[in-house]
Amino acid sequence: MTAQLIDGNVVARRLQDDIQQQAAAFEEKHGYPPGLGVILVGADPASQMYVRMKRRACKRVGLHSAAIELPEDATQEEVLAAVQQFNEDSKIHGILVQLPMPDQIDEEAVLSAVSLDKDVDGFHPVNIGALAMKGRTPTFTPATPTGCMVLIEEAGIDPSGKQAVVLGRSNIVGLPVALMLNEANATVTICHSRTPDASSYIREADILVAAIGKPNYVKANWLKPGVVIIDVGTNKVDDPSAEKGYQWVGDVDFEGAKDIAGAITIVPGGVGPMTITMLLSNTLKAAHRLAEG
Ligand SMILES: Nc1nc(=O)c2c([nH]1)NC[C@@H]1CN(c3ccc(C(=O)N[C@@H](CCC(=O)O)C(=O)O)cc3)C=[N+]21
Ligand SMILES: [Mg+2]
Repeated sequence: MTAQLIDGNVVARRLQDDIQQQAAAFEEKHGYPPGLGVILVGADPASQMYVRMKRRACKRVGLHSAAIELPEDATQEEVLAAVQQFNEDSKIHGILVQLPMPDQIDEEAVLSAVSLDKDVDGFHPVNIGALAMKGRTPTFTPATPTGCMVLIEEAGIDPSGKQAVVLGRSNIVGLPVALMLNEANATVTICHSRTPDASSYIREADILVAAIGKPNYVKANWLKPGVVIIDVGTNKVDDPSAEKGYQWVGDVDFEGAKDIAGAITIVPGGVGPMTITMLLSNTLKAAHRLAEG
């Protein structure tokens, strides 16, 4: 074991303590707390759990939260009406549309309808566009990628001049984290399902962000000694010997990697708690912007 373990729970707790104090100061000054509006369409158990975790976190740090829950067969108009309701609600400063949404919903249209001032998920095309462009700064950046960047910083790593490899190109993690690493002056390679041999790129990586959702996909013998690994993968894997009958496994072979990497996040307890913390932080920021300009 040589790698520094990056514990997202510890970092998240510290940041949430700070958010709690700032939220209390905000409420003291304005007479109402920062508020998050969550829109959940359908009854997917994982999505329901994430929404519950986010609302519980709001409560813990003194943020108001409200939820609009719509049935699996909700129409586009109903989802847009929910967005509009939160857009117009002065007690709501941040809006989160839980993804994925059912197939009949046009996701881009819904995300584009979120007020730019309340886009705490950072998924509005204007915010993603500003993230991608030089000299433009998004108002909000997406929670999971921002959490990854904070953990890299916490590990004492400056991405500037480093080779960074991102596994995965999803709209919510892979693509934006690659843009953020680029912004931080890393040389960024994105590997995805059509990359013939991702291992050849991974071998050169000083920073590896894995977000493909394949348990233990990255093998220890692909790693450059000292690499900093941010493992976004949270894969539920059956394990009869575990108490619950399953365990959470990252995209990287943790047991092998911890003897080679310079630093590595733990799973669970790495990126997951940071995702929630960054959402809280963005909601606080949104409240300040809306209340104080
Ligand atoms: N609009 C939108 N914004 C999101 O931010 C968003 C989303 N949609 N859809 C789904 C994903 C997933 N997500 C997670 C949040 C916390 C943990 C988390 O805290 N996980 C714990 C483990 C949880 C457990 O114990 O079950 C951990 O990694 O330690 C994981 C995943 C946010 N998402
Ligand atoms: Mg930019």
